[in-house]
Amino acid sequence: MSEDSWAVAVDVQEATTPSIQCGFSKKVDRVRGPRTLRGDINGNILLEKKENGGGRKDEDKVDLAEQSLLNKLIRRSLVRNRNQVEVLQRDPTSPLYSVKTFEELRLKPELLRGVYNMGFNRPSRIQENALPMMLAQPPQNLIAQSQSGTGKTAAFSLAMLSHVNPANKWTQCLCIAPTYELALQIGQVIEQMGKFCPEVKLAYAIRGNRIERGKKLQEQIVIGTPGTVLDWCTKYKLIDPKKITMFVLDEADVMIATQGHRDQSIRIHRQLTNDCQMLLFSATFEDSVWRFAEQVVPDPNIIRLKREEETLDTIKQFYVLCKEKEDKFTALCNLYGSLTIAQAMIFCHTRKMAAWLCAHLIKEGHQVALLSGEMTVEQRASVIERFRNGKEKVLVTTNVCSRGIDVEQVSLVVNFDLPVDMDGNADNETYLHRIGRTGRFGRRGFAVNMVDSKHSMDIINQIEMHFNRRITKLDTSNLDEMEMLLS
Ligand SMILES: Nc1ncnc2c1ncn2[C@@H]1O[C@H](COP(=O)(O)OP(=O)(O)OP(=O)(O)O)[C@@H](O)[C@H]1O
Repeated sequence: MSEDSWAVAVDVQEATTPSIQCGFSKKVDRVRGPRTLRGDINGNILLEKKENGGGRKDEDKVDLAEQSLLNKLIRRSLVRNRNQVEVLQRDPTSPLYSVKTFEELRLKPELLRGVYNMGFNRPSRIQENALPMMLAQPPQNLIAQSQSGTGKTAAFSLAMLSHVNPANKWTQCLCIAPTYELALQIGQVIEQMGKFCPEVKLAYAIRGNRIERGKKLQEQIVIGTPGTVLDWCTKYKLIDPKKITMFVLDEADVMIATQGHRDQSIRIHRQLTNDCQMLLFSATFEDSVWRFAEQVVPDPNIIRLKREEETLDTIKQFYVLCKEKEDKFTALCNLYGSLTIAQAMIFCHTRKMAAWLCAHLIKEGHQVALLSGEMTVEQRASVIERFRNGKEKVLVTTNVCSRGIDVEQVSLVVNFDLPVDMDGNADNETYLHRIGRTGRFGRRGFAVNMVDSKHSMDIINQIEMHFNRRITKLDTSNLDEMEMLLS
């Protein structure tokens, strides 16, 4: 990309971002950030998810940054993962340290207090290896990949807080995140963890936070979005990049999916000295992320934690033959009436269908929650929270809205519309993702697929073959058979 084109990209992005006033170290709403913001304000390029027929008007789109924010808002604790961490050391002959307790890290007592105060008893799986590496002397560069919710943010927040010298009143740690809201989320972790380190200050380099040109920041940690951070380093000279000794790039996969951010990140990186410690985090690691990571992090140690495989082993799968949507609706009601279901999730292909179904279920007297793409991230988080707390027993959703949601008590998943890719073939990955929500942690679950055409029957056959698991026909008008099959 030429110099001009990235600048244009930044202008476009910033133009779509509303201006927010945010002072230094200003306390923002810890849970949700500013409430008035709409979900699409990040200026991100919306990535279209593969959907049937491609790009129908009321289909939802996946925005990676929104998704990531939603995951953060609804997460209550660490994501379980029993996989082994893979560590690739830059120097394979040097000893590999891992810690089982936070004490072993020899943190400043006030920082250790902050960690315990957050309710962390011991390092998470990725933290066991990442923390000693990030805190090692001489400093080491690190690329770390693990799925969302495994403790990356907490790890680098701790590293930054431990790294700074509070007596030095200039910026020493710089952290960039893909969007304003994600930057605030990280800032909140740092503020909470650094609660007992009052002399360590944090500033947000986000749009709308206007500082006098040429004034040097005294905050030791700056966290922000690439465009504003770049401006603060180069145009306004609020930060001396030569004095930055730790650079953190979070959510690299989301970053490179956002127009302009990749180039801005590289430009920030170029301003830093060779001695600056570089840390890069990502939830996924496709080739493009890897190429980017290599550009930003020279001579890295690499830590990877594979995602725990989803399985269909504990899930009984069925299909129901129907004619049209009214017929599917009747089948659904019969099914629901004859099962003792803790909670159910129902997937529709379009927003319109989800809204239709939701309205009909409510008419039938069901307590239903609807998750749909036109909602703000905050609204979605609150719907999921209510569902989790059992306020509604049924959640109707389009596929993209529900990625990453874990509700342990879901025992029934219904594909009101089957998952298909752009060519109209079975989308096996999405199927697994949807169905994998039930039958978790050894519990039993049911998945029911509505089949309303020869084409959807073909899809069921494709799914059966792909996973090599039987999908049994279910007659929802035959209560005895249903009871037997579903027992
Ligand atoms: N060692 C720990 N012990 C207990 N809880 C932890 C620990 N580390 C992090 N957590 C909590 O686990 C959740 C996920 O952590 P964190 O946000 O750091 O993960 P992440 O990998 O950065 O995910 P994301 O990128 O989606 O934020 C948070 O609620 C956090 O407070």
